[in-house]
Formats: sequence, structure tokens, C-alpha cells
Amino acid sequence: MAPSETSWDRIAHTRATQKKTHVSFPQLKYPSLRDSGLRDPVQWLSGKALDDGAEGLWRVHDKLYDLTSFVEKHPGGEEWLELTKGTDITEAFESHHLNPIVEKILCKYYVREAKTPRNSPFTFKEDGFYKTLKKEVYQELKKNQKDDSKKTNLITDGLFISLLCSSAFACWSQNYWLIQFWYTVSSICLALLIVACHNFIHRKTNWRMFLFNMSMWSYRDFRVSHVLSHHLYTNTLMDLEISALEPILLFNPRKDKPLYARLGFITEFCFFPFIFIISFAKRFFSIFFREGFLKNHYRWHDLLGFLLPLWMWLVTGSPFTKILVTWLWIVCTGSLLFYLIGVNAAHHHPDAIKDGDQPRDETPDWGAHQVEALLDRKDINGNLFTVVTLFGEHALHHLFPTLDHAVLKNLHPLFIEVCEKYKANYRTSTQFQMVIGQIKETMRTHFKTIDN
Ligand code: HEM
Repeated sequence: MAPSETSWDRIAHTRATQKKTHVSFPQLKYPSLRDSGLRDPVQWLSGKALDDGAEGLWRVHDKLYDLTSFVEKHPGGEEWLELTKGTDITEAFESHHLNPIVEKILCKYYVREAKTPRNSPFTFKEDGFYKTLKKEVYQELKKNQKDDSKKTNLITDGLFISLLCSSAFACWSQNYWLIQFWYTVSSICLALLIVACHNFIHRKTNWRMFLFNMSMWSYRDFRVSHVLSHHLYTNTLMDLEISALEPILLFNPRKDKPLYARLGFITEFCFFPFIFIISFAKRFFSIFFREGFLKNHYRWHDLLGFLLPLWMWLVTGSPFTKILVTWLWIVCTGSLLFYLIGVNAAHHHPDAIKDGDQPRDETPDWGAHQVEALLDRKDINGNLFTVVTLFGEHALHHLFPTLDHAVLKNLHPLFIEVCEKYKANYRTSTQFQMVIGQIKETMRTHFKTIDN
């Protein structure tokens, strides 16, 4: 029998304080390296390797595979398998492939059974919500040949060109108000471009994903923090998009949340502007204090962010200081806007399950958990531009991250049908309600039970 509200509150608080297990999933040990060091993607992957029982190989469910000879052949690109060596890739494997042929290919690389239970609460039962939906989506996509993805490409390319033009105008202009105008346009274009690029980062290697680095952040890091962590373990203790912001911003409910964290919806305005630059600095300085970082994690595309000031200088010939100041303003304002869009998009609302809340099931279906951990915004989902630039169609995007955002709306009727069949807890909201929800969520200290 489920514990009453008071007993859940007490149990959850004890688990949260002891930090030995997850609060919502006590069968899992507290993630190694979660609360120490840089809280960056490399550390997250190292901690996961310690906990996953993959024995230096790749784990899928309870089997270990040696994919060394497959890495270069992987149609989705080498990077995914290179990054995840030594970890459990079950969630990534299940959610990134619709075509059942991948399971046959995987069999060829089987080595042995894993010795420990999986370090994840999620299940993928053949007749469960996610696998059923996946099979139906695969059939639906085969029927529906209309390819709208060109529109997403156009939106992304348009934002990139607008960023180049407006940043140059911001340097060219002499009039104070014109400078302010073009700088604002440029910052908005940068923030929206970075969100739009995220559509491409989830997929096989492609040139548009590199545009993400115009922010000074790294798409490679984002592949870990967003694609492999946030998307696969949404709102759990393994979600790096939550732990990386701690202890300044604490989205998971905790009884002992300090006042500064409860006021996170205000303090976030002070540090969101610097996250793009800080992310660049973290990667750059890691070269000097992390063994092997230069060879294993630093790449030529880490320098792409400097193309924007170089472009501004080449086309306008403005003095160095003017270029530097204008560019830094654009990057910092872009960072603020990007993060404000992100934290108000789907997950940070009291109705979305977080670690600490009582789960309906301690071993939930992965897809059902995704639906439970977010709210879709109906006013954003109606238009492709807002979907692409404001993280719209969030539920379907989480469930099928490799599909272009333009395709998702066609899958909605089928998605709702399967949600109803499996009683998945799909909810919608509006952008305004999400902003209010984010404020409440930063202040939330109580643990929700399944009845409230
Ligand atoms: C970390 C785990 C993995 C990730 C994140 C990943 C990611 C991806 C991505 C993004 C694509 C491109 C999908 C598309 O454009 O539609 C892809 C395709 C593919 N991957 Fe993986 N992959 C992973 C592991 C594996 C494994 C273990 C295998 C098999 C041994 C595999 C086999 C394939 C195949 C065959 C395709 C082409 C599928 C098709 O075209 O229908 N992947 N993968």
C-alpha cells in the first residue's frame, strides 16, 4: 500500500538528507560524482561509468557488448558510441532507433551478461507504453511520406543569416539607439538559433549542429548534458541539466532548500547571462588540469564561437574594443534568453514529477516517465517557428529525439490515442502557466505524493 502523505514526506526527507539512494527510486544508489567538481559532461560520464556495471564495454539492458569495431560504422556517427563507452546505453539505444533492424545488428557484438542490476529505474516492456508507441510511430512514418524537415532547415539557416547581418549592423551603426536595436535583434537571433540547432544535435552528424557552437558553448558537451543525460533520465538525480545548476538553483523539491535557492527565479537573472562563456571556459581550462582532455574531448569546433567576432571585424572594420564589447553583450544576452526559454519550456512545473516526488511505479516504463516529467504548451505547439525556436512539441520530441521537429505534429493523434490506451499522464499548459509554474517549482519544498 502506498504510504500516506505524511509518511512519504518523512521517508523522502530522510532519503534526501542521507544521499545514499535516489529519493523517488530507492533501489538505485546515489549517483557517484553528482555533487562534486565541475558538474560537467565529462564528470557525468565518468560517474555513470562507475555506477553502470558496463565493465568498460557498452551495456544494453542486462547484456554487455563490445562495439569497438562498430564505432566507425555507426550510421548515427562515431561520437555517440565514443562518448558512451563504459556506460549503460539502454535508454539511448531504445529511444534513438525506430527501425527494429538495430536489435539484430546489436546481437553481433554480444560479449556476456552483466554482473549487476541496471542502474536505472526505467523499463522497456515489449507490450508497454513506449515500445508500443514506437512500433506504431514507425509504421505511421512509413505511411506518411510528406517531409516537412526542409522548413526546419530554412528557419535555422534564416536565423543564422539574421545573426550575421544584425551583429554586423550593431558594429556599423553609430547612432546609440540603432546600436541598441541591432544588438537586441542579434541576441534574440543567437538564442533562437541555439534552440533551433538543438533539433540537429540529436541526430546523426550534420553541419547544422556545429552552428550551436556560435554560442561559445560546445554541441559535444550538450550532446552529453542534454541528449544523453537530461533526455534519458529526465528530472531524476541523473539529469545533469538539474545538477549542473545546483546549488544555486535547486529544481528538485527539498525540505531544507535554502532561501537563496527558493528565490532562484530571481537570482537566475544574475547568472544565466554568463553560462555560455563559463561553459567555454570550463572546457578550455580542462585542457590544463584534466589528463587526456585535449586528445579525448577538445575539438576543432570548440573555436567556432570566435567566428562571430571575426566576422564582425572583417565586414565592418570597427575598432577591436567595439567588436569585443558588442560581441560579449550579444553572447551574454543570448545566454540569458536561451536559459529563460529552457527553464520555462516543459519540466520545471510542480505538476511534472521530480526526484523527491512519489512515483506511481518504482520501475516505470521509460516513455510513461517522460510524459509524467513534462507539460506541453498548447500555445507554442501550433506553429512550426515557435516549435523549433522555443522547444515546442516537447513530449513527442523527448520520446523520439531523432525526428525532425516538423514531423512531430503529424504524430500527435496517434500519440494521444496510445496515451489514452495506457493511461499515460499527458498534460498540457500554456507558456504563461509554465512561467508561473517555474517560479513555484524553484520555491517548492514539499514532496508530492501520488494522490496530490
Ligand atoms: C549511445 C547509444 C546510441 C546513440 C545515441 C545512437 C544514435 C543514433 C542516431 C542519432 C542515429 C541517426 C538516426 C536518424 O537519423 O534517424 C542512429 C542511427 C543508427 N544507429 Fe545508433 N545510436 C546508439 C547506439 C547504437 C547501437 C549500439 C547500434 C547497433 C549496434 C546502433 C545502430 C544504428 C543504426 C543501424 C542506425 C541507422 C538506423 C536507420 O537508419 O534506421 N546505434 N543512431
